[in-house]
Amino acid sequence: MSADSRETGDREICKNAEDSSSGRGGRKHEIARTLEIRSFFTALSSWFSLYITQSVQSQKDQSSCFIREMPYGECECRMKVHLRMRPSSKPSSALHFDEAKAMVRIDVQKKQSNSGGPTKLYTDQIVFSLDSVIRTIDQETVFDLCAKEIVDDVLRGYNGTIMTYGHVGSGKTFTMTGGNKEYARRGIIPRAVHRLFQEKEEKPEAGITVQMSYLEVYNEWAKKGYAKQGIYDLLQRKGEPGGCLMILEDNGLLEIPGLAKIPVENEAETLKLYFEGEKLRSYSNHTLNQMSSRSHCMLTFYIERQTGIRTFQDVTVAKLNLVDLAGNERLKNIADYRGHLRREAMGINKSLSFLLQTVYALRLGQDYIPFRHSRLTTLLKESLGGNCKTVLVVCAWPEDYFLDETIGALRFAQWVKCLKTTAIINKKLDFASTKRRYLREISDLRQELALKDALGGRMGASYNELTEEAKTQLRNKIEAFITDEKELDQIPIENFRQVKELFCLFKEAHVSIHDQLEKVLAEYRLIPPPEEPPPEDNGVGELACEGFHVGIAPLDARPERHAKPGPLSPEAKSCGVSMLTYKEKDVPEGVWECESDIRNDAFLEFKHATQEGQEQETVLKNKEEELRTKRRYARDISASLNKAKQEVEELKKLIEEKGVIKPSNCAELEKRAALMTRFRFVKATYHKVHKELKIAKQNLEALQQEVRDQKEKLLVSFYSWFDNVAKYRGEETEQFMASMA
Ligand SMILES: Nc1ncnc2c1ncn2[C@@H]1O[C@H](COP(=O)(O)OP(=O)(O)OP(=O)(O)O)[C@@H](O)[C@H]1O
Repeated sequence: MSADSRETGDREICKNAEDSSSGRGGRKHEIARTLEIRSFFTALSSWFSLYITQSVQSQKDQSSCFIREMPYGECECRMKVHLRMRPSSKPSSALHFDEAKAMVRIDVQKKQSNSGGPTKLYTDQIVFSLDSVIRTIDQETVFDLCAKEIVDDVLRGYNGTIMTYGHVGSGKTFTMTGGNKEYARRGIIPRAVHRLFQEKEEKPEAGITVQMSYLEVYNEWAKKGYAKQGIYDLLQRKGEPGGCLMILEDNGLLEIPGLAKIPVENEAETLKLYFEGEKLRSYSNHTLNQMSSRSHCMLTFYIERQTGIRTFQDVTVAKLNLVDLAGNERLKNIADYRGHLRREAMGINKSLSFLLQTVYALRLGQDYIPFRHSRLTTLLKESLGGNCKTVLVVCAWPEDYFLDETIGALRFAQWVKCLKTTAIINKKLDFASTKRRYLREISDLRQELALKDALGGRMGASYNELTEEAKTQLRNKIEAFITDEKELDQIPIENFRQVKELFCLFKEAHVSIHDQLEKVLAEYRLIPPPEEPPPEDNGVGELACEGFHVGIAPLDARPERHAKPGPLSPEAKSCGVSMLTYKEKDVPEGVWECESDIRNDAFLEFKHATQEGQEQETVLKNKEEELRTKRRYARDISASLNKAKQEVEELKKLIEEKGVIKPSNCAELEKRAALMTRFRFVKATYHKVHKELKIAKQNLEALQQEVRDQKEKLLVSFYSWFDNVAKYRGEETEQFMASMA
């Protein structure tokens, strides 16, 4: 209810109270008191809502502060791309490096043929912009530039991927794994492992745990029947790699059932496992590389750690993928007569071409990205377009002979550089640790509260749940406060739980009193005046079928003034028949009685002796019987209505006498509730019966009309018959008179 309408309603109540105050002295005062209580509760409830809103807001502010403290930021990251050139004694003169600007310019010789004229050669320049260009063989520099940031991000909880791409023998494995002769030439993987375990050792409180898996994708496009094709687990400690594995995707998350995730405790153990896996990897002897990798390899570390400040620890789970892709090559350069290398190269090129297609589609922002076209792209789905920070290291030969491959690799690098991923810190939902955290927080806050009470001299303050006894005491205080019995003008505040309980009890009292008050006032305003029952309609006239009558006429029935029948036929006149409506002065003296007797006799004869008269008389009698039944029914309803009306009046009086407006205690409230329930029921009955009576009256009126119509019909038929009979009898009389003469 809006404030305006409430105000109007209040004014109406006052007016009604004034109108009805005659005979009920304290009524006006009670209504005024009611309005006072209501405005008090309205103010209280609005203050309560304001208090709740403010406390919820402050809780929200606190929680947002808490969230801001945690480093769970979502960040959009562009993929980073680095170029690593192999050292060479004969580098191409077409390649120009600007390491400071991280740019490469390639001079390309092109032919231009004019129509009919000689072919001209010209130099075109292609410029590639990257994140860094590395020409040193120093592996530490490579790690610092390409991998360190990602490894650190993984330790913060982000997923990270570092992958190498390039031509066969261009130095991908050297970049990832490193040279096997010198410790200083160890690659990104051993250095990343060192960084992970260094952190684990330096921060034991972070409780870092590391697991690893290692897989290769080999020969994925080979025809069925080849001994080895698909995904293999390189950490299965068998002489041969384990069976082929499947990739399952559930809700966007990839799962490789059967892939071993081995927990590792330290650097040495991890590297030992890794190199054992390396031994199982597929290698071939290639003209460009004696130990050419023939498969795409993915080494993954799963790092779980606790982060944040001591009281609010969270667990993050991140993945570090280290991917060494197999090198692409031109088939025409493969001198493999047996076809084994050639087949492997075809498979490698095909899966790399799907990788190119996927990157190209991502770069164009196409709706459909063909991640599922190959196992390699499926595995790299998250790294290329999901929750991951990704770095690509493109390895290239600097010689002239490989210039086309270098340009191809740099083009791929340019596409990848345009890609963006969205990385988030992966928080693990651990209910046990969250519960532990909150319990610790509660105990800290209790201690803090106790300290503050002690410092503020508030000894013995309790913050526990209120006992039933304390609640009852509080309820009594509220009753006393509301009813002013003990002139209690304030309730002393002891603690927050007490305030909360107070509000709840006030609310209960408010709802109960307010509801009942509204109902009584509404009923006071809205009860319609009881309908006057219809008068008992027994009709007039006689039921005996002697004489000229057509049954009982209703009380409101009046002779119709215009009901003047047509002129009598000369035959009827000749035998002295007149019409009922003829004025007496028009009729000669003595004739009326005579005519009336004749007509009454004729009417009885018509009703009993003729078929038409008998039929019409039966219809009329049936309708009259029905009318009597309906009258009896209406009379019964009318009696029920009077009874209900009487009870409504009595209950109203009782409610007013009991003092609805000013409740004194809960027992009174309950009694009044029972009274109100009975009042509502009786009022509903009254309305129902009233409705029924209305319908019954309508039916009665319709039936009365039918009876009137039927009587009219009977009369008209009678007059028509009577005319014929009179004519016949007149002729007979004439004949008789003539014979007598
Ligand atoms: N930047 C470099 N500095 C020194 N030596 C390198 C460098 N890059 C590659 N090499 C050497 O070149 C050889 C081939 O390198 P690597 O095996 O890393 O090539 P690859 O790209 O992995 O080839 P494939 O695709 O056939 O596996 C190795 O013996 C490696 O020591």
